[in-house]
Amino acid sequence: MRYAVLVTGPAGAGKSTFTGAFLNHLRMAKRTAHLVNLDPAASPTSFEVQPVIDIKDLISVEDVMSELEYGPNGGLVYCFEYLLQNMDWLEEELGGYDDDYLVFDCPGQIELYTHHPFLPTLVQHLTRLNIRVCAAYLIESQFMEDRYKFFSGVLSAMSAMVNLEIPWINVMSKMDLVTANTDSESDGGARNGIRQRKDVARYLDPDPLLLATRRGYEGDIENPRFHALNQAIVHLIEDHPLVSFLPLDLTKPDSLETVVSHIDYTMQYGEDEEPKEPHDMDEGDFQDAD
Ligand SMILES: Nc1nc2c(ncn2[C@@H]2O[C@H](COP(=O)(O)OP(=O)(O)OP(=O)(O)O)[C@@H](O)[C@H]2O)c(=O)[nH]1
Repeated sequence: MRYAVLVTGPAGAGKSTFTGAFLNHLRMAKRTAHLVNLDPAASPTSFEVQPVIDIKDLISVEDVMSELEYGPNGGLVYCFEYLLQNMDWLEEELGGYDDDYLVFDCPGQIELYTHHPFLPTLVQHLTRLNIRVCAAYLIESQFMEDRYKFFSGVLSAMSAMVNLEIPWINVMSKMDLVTANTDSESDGGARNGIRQRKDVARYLDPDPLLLATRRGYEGDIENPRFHALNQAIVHLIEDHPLVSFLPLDLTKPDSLETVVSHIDYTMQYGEDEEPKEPHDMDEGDFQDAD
């Protein structure tokens, strides 16, 4: 069985940083894990671990922009459409990785997750190749700075989950930026700075009441029309409690370990593995057992 984790989420959410830490963690646990870069605009220096498969070997945004005179977003969509027309390239590249754990670093354009057919088509191809797929969707802790921004993140996560329909976890990244501020803030409104730690639980398991209050930005009474819209969103989140977040603080090894365990569980990693015969084990396995 091969496994693929799609690391997804909006621009700057920390996908590449998490991917690098994740791969290092898997390799330290002696798992055969590789990076697949799906971002045709990624800079080679952005990878902590070099990709074994790189969409840029097929097509890059720079080439599309210079040759077809597209802008960056149009260029990116063109690259994905080109990849969809050349899936045999990806299948051939994936062919050499049996029994392996593949981590796909995806680009940050939100339309890819909400309505573009690229990722659902990719998932269909991977599944047909007998690769078990799951997704980790990252949003960064700055989304907790104000409730409107936060609920836009919740809705984008929900929309991406519905669009992809695969095993899924949501991750609140960059938790090292959340301060231990003790200043009281009970209204859930906007403030400068990052959400204080004592409020975090209401965001990790989104509390729709954060949005239901009549207070808007900076304590203003919000427009009644927006209040009605907010109420509708509250009901949607209450009726479909699909989204909760695992906190990820890369400065704490236990935090990464917890996220990796959830990914393994979500993907049912190792369920089909046969017990290793002694002659299949290498010297390192015996050293670990000591
Ligand atoms: N403090 C903190 N900064 C982080 C963390 N993860 C990423 N960053 C920073 O956030 C910025 C974006 O990180 P990336 O990993 O490139 O994010 P990305 O989601 O891959 O970005 P795109 O590929 O552009 O969508 C960089 O400046 C990182 O150094 C984190 O856990 N904590």
